[in-house]
Amino acid sequence: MGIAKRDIKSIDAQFNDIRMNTSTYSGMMDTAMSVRAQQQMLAERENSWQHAADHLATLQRLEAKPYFARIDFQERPDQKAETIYIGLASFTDTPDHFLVYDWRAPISSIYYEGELGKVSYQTPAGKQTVNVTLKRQFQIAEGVIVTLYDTQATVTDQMLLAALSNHASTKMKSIVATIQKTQNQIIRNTTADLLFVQGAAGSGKTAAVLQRVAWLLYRYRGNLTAGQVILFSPNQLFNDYIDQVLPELGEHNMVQMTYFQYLNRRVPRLKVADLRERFEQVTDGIDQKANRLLTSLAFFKATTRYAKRLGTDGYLRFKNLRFGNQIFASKDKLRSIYYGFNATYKLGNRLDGTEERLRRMLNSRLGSELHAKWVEERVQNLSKEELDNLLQNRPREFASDEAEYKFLAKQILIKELMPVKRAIDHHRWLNINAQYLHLLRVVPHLVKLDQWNLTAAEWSQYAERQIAAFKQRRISAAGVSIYLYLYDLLTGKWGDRKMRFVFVDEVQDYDPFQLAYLKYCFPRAKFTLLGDLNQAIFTHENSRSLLSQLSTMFDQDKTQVVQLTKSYRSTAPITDFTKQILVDGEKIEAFQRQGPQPKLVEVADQAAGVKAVQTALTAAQAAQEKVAVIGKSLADSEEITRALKQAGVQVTLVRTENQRLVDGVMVVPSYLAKGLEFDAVIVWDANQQKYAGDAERQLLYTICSRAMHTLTLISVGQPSYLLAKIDPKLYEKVIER
Ligand SMILES: Nc1ncnc2c1ncn2[C@@H]1O[C@H](COP(=O)(O)OP(=O)(O)OP(=O)(O)O)[C@@H](O)[C@H]1O
Repeated sequence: MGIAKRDIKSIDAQFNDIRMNTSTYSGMMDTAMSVRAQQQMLAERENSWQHAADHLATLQRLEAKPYFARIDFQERPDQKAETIYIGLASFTDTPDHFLVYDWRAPISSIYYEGELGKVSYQTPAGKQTVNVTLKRQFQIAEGVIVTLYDTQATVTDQMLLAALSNHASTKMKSIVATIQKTQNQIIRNTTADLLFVQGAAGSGKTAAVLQRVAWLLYRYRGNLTAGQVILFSPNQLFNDYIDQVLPELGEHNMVQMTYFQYLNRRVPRLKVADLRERFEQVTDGIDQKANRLLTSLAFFKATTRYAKRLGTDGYLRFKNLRFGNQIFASKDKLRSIYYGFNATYKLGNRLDGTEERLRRMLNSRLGSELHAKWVEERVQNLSKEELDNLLQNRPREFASDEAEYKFLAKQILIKELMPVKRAIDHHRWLNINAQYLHLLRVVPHLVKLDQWNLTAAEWSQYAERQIAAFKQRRISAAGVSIYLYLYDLLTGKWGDRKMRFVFVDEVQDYDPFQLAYLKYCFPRAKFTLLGDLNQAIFTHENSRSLLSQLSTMFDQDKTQVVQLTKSYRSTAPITDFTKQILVDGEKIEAFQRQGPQPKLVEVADQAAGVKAVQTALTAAQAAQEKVAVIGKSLADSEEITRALKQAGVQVTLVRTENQRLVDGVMVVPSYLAKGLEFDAVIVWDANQQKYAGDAERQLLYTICSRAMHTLTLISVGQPSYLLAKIDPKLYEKVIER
């Protein structure tokens, strides 16, 4: 590393010594060549320095914790048992002599795949079966073995128990030493184009998928970079929570953003409904029905058909292409060019053909304007500085005055016409805004409204409202996906072909249109979708049909569904309690880790409620637990924050997803708590008014399932009826009246 660093310094120094010779063409050429050579050398050295730095960091990690498992196994009964050690990365003393195997190496799979006895694993050469005679787990800290466990089939995984008993932190950790068998199947899957992981809250979906990214980067090293993997997460807060896992595993982070960040950056001039608006929006019956239509796969297909037909039906909307104050090509002119091509032309050909024509028009304009009066005036009035600028490093001798004039006039015109060229290149002559509004208006001709329980009058009422909002630059969450899909279809954007793996966490909060659009945006990628249909907090009833709709988008043979039913996050008493909030939560299995029963505190009024929160907070803090008070809406969260602050309790309200997770007590609205976990959760407040109906069931489940060790629900007045059905033996009820 030292050498690489020294090299970089000396190249930098040489760089400063390069003499700039720009007085002649050949001098310029030489200078450019030597700059280029130095740049290349520098890039190479930086690369090798980066490589060495990564390697050193890995070795330092290995020094503190060289391995976490030992496996003894026989390949054949008559053979002596072999011993291997497994760690975060491989370590060899001589080439091919492995003292420690990387956890991602094929052989390491036997550690995750089974107990003692016959275990099979995949190698590049096919399936291999071995007889495992010893499986030993180690906890090592700073190079010293703290504990070790030998696995016996009937005993619970002690190391997992130890890992899960730890306190929560503001950053998620890797689970490399304790990956479970079904999680391992997700991590090492190479065959599915669509891998759908349906898992209970806390079953390790996120944990497994981050390990999967690290595994893929290892498996396809040399061919896959972290920039070719993208993870869509539920909110920005969650991004912050998981951003240490891959670096801890010695890998660079993948591209990470929320679906709406991905869209928003493409429509900077529109205001898209944000997370809170989407969560708290009160919608009437028409809105709900229209939304169901607009977010469906059927509507995705209808949009595709609509765009396709625009190639011939004459309904494409254009914008005048301007050159300063004048019109360079009018809407009518554009229309006649676009629709002037042969009827067999597809959208893409029309687009290319039109652009080609516009570029030719631009070139002839360049010629025809050469002697325009305004150009002549500009040339005559050029200041010395402007002249230098235009001539740059060009030799100043011209064959004639006319040649000099032509050169200067052309330079001026190229500069002036640049905005027109850019407008052509960026398809600004297409009026996508008007087209989107047109699409909304013609929906009754595209789909059968009665199948969506809508009348023509209802639709037009809905569409007019959306159009009015759009004119004030506001667009709904459903609208922005449609808008961008339409944009892509019309401008011939075919998605990002470099992206190889797409991960979508909390997929139950996506609608079929969004997923179909993602698939369109990443046409070559393999998809891993993770979700819990029981935690659908945005899409509610739609989420149930998501899986069946998804299956139509991908090749059946290349679709795999993996179920994770065991919940690791919470203690057994908490999991047993929370799963009864659900209608069909029986399938969820608790991991046998003990802890106190959840507590439901019913109080008479607000003041008593705040006191009850304080009591729960004091208990949690005494146990040094990381605690969060979770409110249903932002207003609820603000209310309890204010009350606690007045009572002298220090708390941080997490108001938007752009904040950071902090130490100390946090108050979090439910929709921002997605995917996160805390030692102790206090639910504020779980009364009947706030969680009144079945629509809130999944939300209440999501909130309660954030708790790892203790869960307290405070109810001001009558508790939610969603809690009434829960077996009273599973929790402690306190009534303070
Ligand atoms: N194999 C494992 N070893 C150690 N810890 C694990 C394992 N699997 C899961 N966990 C822990 O369980 C907790 C929950 O995991 P994770 O957040 O990945 O679950 P999830 O399925 O994404 O949950 P949710 O859907 O509720 O957000 C985390 O603290 C994670 O570290």
